[in-house]
Amino acid sequence: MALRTISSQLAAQLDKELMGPEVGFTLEQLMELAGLSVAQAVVKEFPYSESRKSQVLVIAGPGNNGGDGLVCARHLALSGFQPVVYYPKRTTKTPFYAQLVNQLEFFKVPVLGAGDNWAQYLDHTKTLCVVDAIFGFSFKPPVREPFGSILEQLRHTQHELPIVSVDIPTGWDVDEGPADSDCIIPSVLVSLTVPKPCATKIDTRETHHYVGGRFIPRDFALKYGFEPFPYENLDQVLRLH
Ligand SMILES: NC(=O)C1=CN([C@@H]2O[C@H](COP(=O)(O)OP(=O)(O)OC[C@H]3O[C@@H](n4cnc5c(N)ncnc54)[C@H](O)[C@@H]3O)[C@@H](O)[C@H]2O)[C@H](O)CC1
Ligand SMILES: [K+]
Repeated sequence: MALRTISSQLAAQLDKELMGPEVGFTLEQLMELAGLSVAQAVVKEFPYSESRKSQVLVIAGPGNNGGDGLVCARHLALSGFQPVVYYPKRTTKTPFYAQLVNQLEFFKVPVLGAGDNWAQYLDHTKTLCVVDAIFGFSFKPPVREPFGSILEQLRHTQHELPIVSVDIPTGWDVDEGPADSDCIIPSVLVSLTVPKPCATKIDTRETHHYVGGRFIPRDFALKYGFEPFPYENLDQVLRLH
């Protein structure tokens, strides 16, 4: 069956409607569910076991994709993993992001900032995977620093250290897919609400694809032109392929 997708423009419109006066979700609610979905995809792909390494590096960008990463790290800590967060460009747009960081400190999750030695965690003998929560559907190329250098390092380690991308593989054009051969290739993509067109460009032999962000009713999905996804029970993610 063809992959159901909506454009970046429609995704932004859908988001706005969910958080608009008629529906009334708050960003905080949606982000909590989005981050929980990503954590659940990580747990499904790399099940926790006391005898295995359990360190996960979460790289959080300056927008809401980064916020999803901060929430994901908290849920991973609750599931027995040892997340480490690298958050080089903290947003002060709302106090909410600082609250998410406080919650991570409450869970004793290290949160590294600009200038900290984050690259030490790119060691596949110690780290299970990297969660790419750098940019989502509002990314406009080209990538600005420090994120260009971060992506370059991830590209060099991606064959040993799998990348789990949140909503969009960072650096890919949301509608067109990877702009050039320098783009990262995630091992797992977790599309939120509904995949964006770039998801049709993944090679299913190297990238497992999940949908998460389970927060809309059937008729709302149909209004935006896609069939709802058949999640099971209370699962927060559904593996598409
Ligand atoms: N309904 C849902 O599915 C929900 C999804 N969520 C997540 O939110 C992101 C979209 O968030 P948004 O804040 O609109 O944008 P981004 O995080 O993608 O990035 C904006 C951020 O990045 C900066 N930026 C943009 N382009 C560049 C560039 N070339 N170089 C450097 N910096 C750049 C920009 O200035 C902003 O600061 C979506 O994908 C989901 O992951 C929500 O969590 C909840 C609902
Ligand atoms: K991302």
